[in-house]
Amino acid sequence: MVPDYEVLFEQVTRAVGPVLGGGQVADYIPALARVDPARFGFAVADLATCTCGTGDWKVPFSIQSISKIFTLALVLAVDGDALWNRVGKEPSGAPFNSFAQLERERGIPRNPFVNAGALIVTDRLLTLTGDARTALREFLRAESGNPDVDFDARVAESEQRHGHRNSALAHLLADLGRLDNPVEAVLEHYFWQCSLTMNCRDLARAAGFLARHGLRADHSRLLTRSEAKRVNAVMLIGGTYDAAGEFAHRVGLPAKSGVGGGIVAIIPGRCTLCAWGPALDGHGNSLAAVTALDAFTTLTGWSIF
Ligand SMILES: NC(=O)CC[C@H](N)C(=O)O
Repeated sequence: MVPDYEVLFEQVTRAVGPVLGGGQVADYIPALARVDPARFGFAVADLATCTCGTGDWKVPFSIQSISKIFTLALVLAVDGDALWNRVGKEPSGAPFNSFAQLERERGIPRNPFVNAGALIVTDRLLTLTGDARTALREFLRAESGNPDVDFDARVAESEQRHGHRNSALAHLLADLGRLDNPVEAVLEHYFWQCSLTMNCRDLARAAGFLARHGLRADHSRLLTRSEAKRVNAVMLIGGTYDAAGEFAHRVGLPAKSGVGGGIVAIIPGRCTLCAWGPALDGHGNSLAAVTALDAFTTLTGWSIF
């Protein structure tokens, strides 16, 4: 049964009220620190990309790590299971930009959503396409139906200037022989992919292939059913980093967060959701977006469990 979205959105927005203004906007990328922390948007896209939403759902924001589900899908579509030799599929239990684990485990990152894992995926996409960031942008334009999806040069350059930790991770990966392309090229494509700017509506639509078991917006096949299942499974165990257990407990959906404050969540066979609120909790997940998704699945009963 299709719920009354107007009523549902009102209830979700009410649930978010008490946490708006709490948390902290990411400031380790200076260009992100300027975003108004009280913003809130929420969108739902059904399998035919028919979308509705509430609040700031058409206000663009920096997608940051949400980009990692799309680069992963583009690489899996070509490499299939071979990718899993280079990157794991286990929860990290550590912050997204952690070092110690990567060194201990000889450069095989726990999963493709911690930064080291995402750098390996971007390295591979760069090899496959010659231009990872443009391949990603074109894919997102096609899937969202919005030809204006683009990079934010200010955010990319800001992260490039302050990205010492990511540079160090990339150098460690290179030292361990895990990258095929020069460190500088991998980092550049990674920073630009994170700087892509989209709104809740675009993101909910763009992730639709994961709810359609691998079928793109035009119904051509990107991933096999099994591959789509695998991306969703890895989102469940690692999409919200070291809070993935807490997130599964509260929301019960595969999801991917970004430090821009967005979270995309998948309800396989039914729809995709995107919630956005720029202020983050201590794990780097948006307080408002987690609260909104928690309210949504509680009110509808639409979790995967
Ligand atoms: N969790 C995130 O969104 C992190 C992405 C950010 N660009 C970084 O690499 O630090």
